[in-house]
Amino acid sequence: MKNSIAIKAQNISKSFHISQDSHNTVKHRLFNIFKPSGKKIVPAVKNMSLEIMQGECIGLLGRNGCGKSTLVKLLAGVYPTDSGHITINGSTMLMNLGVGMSHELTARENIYVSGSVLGLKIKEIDTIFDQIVEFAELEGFVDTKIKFYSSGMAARLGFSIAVNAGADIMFLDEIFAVGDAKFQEKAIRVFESSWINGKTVILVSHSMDVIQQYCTRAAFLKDGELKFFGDTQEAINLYLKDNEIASETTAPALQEAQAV
Ligand SMILES: Nc1ncnc2c1ncn2[C@@H]1O[C@H](COP(=O)(O)OP(=O)(O)OP(=O)(O)O)[C@@H](O)[C@H]1O
Repeated sequence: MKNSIAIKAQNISKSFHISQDSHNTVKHRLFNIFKPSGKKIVPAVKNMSLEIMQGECIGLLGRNGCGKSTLVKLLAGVYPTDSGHITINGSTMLMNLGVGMSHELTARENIYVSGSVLGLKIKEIDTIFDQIVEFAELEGFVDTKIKFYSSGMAARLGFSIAVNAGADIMFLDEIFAVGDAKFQEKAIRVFESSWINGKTVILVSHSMDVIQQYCTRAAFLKDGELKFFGDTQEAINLYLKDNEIASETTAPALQEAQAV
């Protein structure tokens, strides 16, 4: 099991086609009725290749909009790729806001659906059901639809299902940013427990402390490209440098705006 490949992505790409509606007044719309609104193509992930071994904890770093969440969704099978190929060895679970759970279902129903997707039998889900609810601290909301949960509550439920139902490969997209302080502590304790041993984790986080502490390797993304994949500290340095460059270029504009 050790040292075998958990995820292999070969030359994967993903673009989004978004319409740009510049006709935002009634008058403008009327005068441009036969002129279609423009289309824009956003290349979110450009020709990326990477290999992740079983048992690794991989950090994904990069500024807002660089393609981290899109990459995670491609690897987790939420989005199809436009081109390239992905091989996954093991059950997967993506935990972020809004994905992985149906908002029209209750927590109880979601636990059974997610457990079944992860390959558990109903009896096996029965035995971990209370554990999931207790870990997520959602005892009073078991039969409430997820759409009535706060984002933090939904994140807690997703993380608890992932932890207790035990997917082999877990994609954790900004989980430390959504829960409250108590839940974040709990999530950190999971990372420090033996539970994590043998699991493959792909962690998206803007917290360099978390990445530094728990990731065996890290990837640095910029403008949809995988710029670096390897030593965690090296990836952090590249990310911090990229942020510095960005603030240097925005600082004069800010000063100008403040002066007005
Ligand atoms: N569903 C979508 N439809 C259209 N464009 C999208 C969609 N999802 C992402 N994008 C675009 O793709 C690019 C990459 O977005 P993505 O969410 O992957 O970035 P990110 O690195 O995760 O950002 P953040 O750190 O803000 O979460 C952005 O330009 C974004 O606007």
